[in-house]
Amino acid sequence: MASKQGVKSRRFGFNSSKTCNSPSSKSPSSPSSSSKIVPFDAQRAKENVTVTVRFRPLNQREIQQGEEIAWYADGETVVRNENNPSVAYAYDRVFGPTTTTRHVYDVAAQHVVSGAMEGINGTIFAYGVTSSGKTHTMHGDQRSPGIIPLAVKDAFSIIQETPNREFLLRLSYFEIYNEVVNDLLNPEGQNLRVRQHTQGTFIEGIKEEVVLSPAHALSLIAAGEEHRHVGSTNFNLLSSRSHTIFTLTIESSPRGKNSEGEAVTLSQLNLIDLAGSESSKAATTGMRRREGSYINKSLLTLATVISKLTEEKPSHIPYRDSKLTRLLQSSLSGHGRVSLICPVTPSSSSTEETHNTLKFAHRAKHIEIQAAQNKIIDERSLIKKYQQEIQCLREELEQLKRGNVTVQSKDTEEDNIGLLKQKLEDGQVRLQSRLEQEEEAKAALLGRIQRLTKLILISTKTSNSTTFPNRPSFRRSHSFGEKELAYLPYKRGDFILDDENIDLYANLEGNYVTADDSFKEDENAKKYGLLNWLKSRTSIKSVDHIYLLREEHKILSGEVVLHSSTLKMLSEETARNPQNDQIHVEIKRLKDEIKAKSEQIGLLEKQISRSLTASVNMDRSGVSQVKSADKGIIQEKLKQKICECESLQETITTLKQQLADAMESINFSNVVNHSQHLSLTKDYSSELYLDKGNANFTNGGTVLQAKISEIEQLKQKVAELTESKEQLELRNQKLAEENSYAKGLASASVVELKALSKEFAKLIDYNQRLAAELAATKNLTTQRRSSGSVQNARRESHARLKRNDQAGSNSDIKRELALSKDQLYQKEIEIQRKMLTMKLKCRV
Ligand SMILES: Nc1ncnc2c1ncn2[C@@H]1O[C@H](COP(=O)(O)OP(=O)(O)OP(=O)(O)O)[C@@H](O)[C@H]1O
Repeated sequence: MASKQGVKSRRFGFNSSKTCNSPSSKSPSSPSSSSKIVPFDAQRAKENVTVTVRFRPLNQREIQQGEEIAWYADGETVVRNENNPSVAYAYDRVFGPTTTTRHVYDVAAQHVVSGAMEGINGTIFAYGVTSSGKTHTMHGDQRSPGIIPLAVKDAFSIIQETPNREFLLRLSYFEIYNEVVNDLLNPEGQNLRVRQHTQGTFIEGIKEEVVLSPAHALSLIAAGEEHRHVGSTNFNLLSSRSHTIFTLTIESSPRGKNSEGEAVTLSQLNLIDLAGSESSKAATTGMRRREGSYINKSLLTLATVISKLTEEKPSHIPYRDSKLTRLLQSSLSGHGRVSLICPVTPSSSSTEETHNTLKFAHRAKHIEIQAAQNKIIDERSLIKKYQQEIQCLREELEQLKRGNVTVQSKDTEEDNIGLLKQKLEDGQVRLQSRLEQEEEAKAALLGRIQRLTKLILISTKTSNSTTFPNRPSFRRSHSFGEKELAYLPYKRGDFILDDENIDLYANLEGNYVTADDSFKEDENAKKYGLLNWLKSRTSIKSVDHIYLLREEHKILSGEVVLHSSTLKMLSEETARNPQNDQIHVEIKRLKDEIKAKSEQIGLLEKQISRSLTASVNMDRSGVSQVKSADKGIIQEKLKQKICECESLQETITTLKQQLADAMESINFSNVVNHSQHLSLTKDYSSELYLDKGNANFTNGGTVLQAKISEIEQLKQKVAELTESKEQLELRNQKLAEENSYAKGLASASVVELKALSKEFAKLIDYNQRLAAELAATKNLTTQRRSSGSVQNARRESHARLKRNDQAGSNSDIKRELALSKDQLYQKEIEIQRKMLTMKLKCRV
């Protein structure tokens, strides 16, 4: 495979000696070379897609499964196979597992971003298998912000460093999920159509937001991420199931009075986080498999498009085979800078997948691009539109200012002194009120100018230079830290925004304007959790909305006031000059405008009241939710405390009881000790008595002695009683045992009795049958004797034999009968005996 790549490289005129600075790298043209590194031309690299490979460290799963390193970074530009060192590929740069995303940005993305700020389209995309680290590289996390936040930060930093130009930034963010385009900034923008325009492909109805600061842009992305399709797979807990494209549209124009008519540069910076290709090992089912097949299909189309683009005379390039390639057509076909970052895993379990990524990356390296600045002077330029509107408003304001003077001088010219005096007297109050109205209108116009100006971003620095500053390719010092660029809290971890220092931008007058304070509120809110942050975000949003509506209302009211005052002027003029048709036409136009604007004002008032109600409801519901949640928690805590109190009280009672017992026993033992002591010292006491005559002490000892003997007696009694109680209990137990034994015996006897009765009945029956048989035999003998004596000798002898048999049988029967009777008798005796025993036992 490597040799095949080597052939291709030669066709593109690559020179290995220039690029492969790794000591082990050799020219692929050398047939004897054991190491075939597929190189590229460093000179041409400037015109080619920048291709970098980023290794991630082995993850926990791979370590646990004992995976080994299959691919590794050999120096700064070569990726080599561990098992087959002859397989190696060279790229613009290869980053090892410890490289930071900031470094990746500086090498692989910064030039694309600065190009986009100068009007050259730029595309940066991450391509790789699932779980290789694409999202980690493009989005990152709090500790390590990805390419997207770093690019956004850099864009604003460039604005700050370019005081001679004005910028307008817009962003859109969408995903391609199962070949369906969904707007991530607008949940209602689902299944949007991709349309072709003479100037390129675009998405119909996609929402674009003008962004004012990095935090503003990042909060929009974070909000968009909420809607992105993410799911867990065998390989990645948070696997991207869609390709996402973040587009920053940059317009810029020279700043200053002489800039009129100068072209505006318009460019797009696309930052793409592709979904990862999935191997058959993924073993997915259902929805995941469906997603996987869409992902693989679109990535295959991307690979085919790239492969075709590297052909010398490419035939049909299948851009239209997938939405992804359709949307990337303009970038891939060489109209801007492209940077391809390929995150890979070194793990041996993904050797083949990583190899495919490396081959894809190597092919992409051969795409040639001709990056050029886009200059436009047409309606697409929003910055021009805003600038023109600002200009018109400024002129209107100027006219308004001049109008006062003109009216006054005209009046003085036309009226004679008498009339002028009269008019001055009559109209003094009127003029005063008109001046006030005009002041209001001016304020409204100024407000609008300021709002529009806010959208156009300019540096706070002053400079006479008219070109873009030369930006060093190495890392610049930024005016704001990494922390604030991390994303807002979302599925991928807790992120924090810190907007300090970042949101300084200036209005046209050159005064610094601090960014929306709401972002600072955000930070405070975020410190207290996501819920609070979201609440504050929502309320800030609604407050902003109401503010804007009110502003709009003010502007319209100002305009109505202005029109009304002009109308008055014209009406006066008509009175003086009724023939002037032009004035009539103007009056009509003004009336229509006033009517239309009044209607708009009416609508705005309704909107404001609706928004106010909604915001109040939202606050209330938020507060009530929080209150009910708090109440629940408090009640829970209260219950816990009550339980704790109860158990403590129980413990106290037990302890009190124990204390009382202990005190009692202490008293008792004291008494015993004391008495023992006394008894021991009795003789000595007697001696004392004798010696000292201490009668009281002796008496006390005697009383105690009596008490002790009483206690002893009681103790003995208690012991006796306990003993007899124990004996009684033992007896009781024995009796209970005997009782249960007797009961068991009785029930057994009943059963036995039943069996015996049955047997007895059987024997009686048998006996009766035997008796009947005996009687029948006797009868037969008698009958034969009486039936005649004339029998022949043979028959007689035969009959004799038979009789003998019968006699034998009769005697057998008799014997059996006697035996049976005997058995019966025995059984009867046994039954009677058993019954007697049973009765006796039952009685016991
Ligand atoms: N360079 C790296 N350093 C440390 N951890 C990394 C690195 N790259 C990726 N990871 C970690 O690996 C895991 C997978 O990474 P990530 O989600 O970025 O993969 P992916 O390629 O976007 O996957 P998918 O295509 O499934 O969305 C994450 O937990 C991520 O934090």
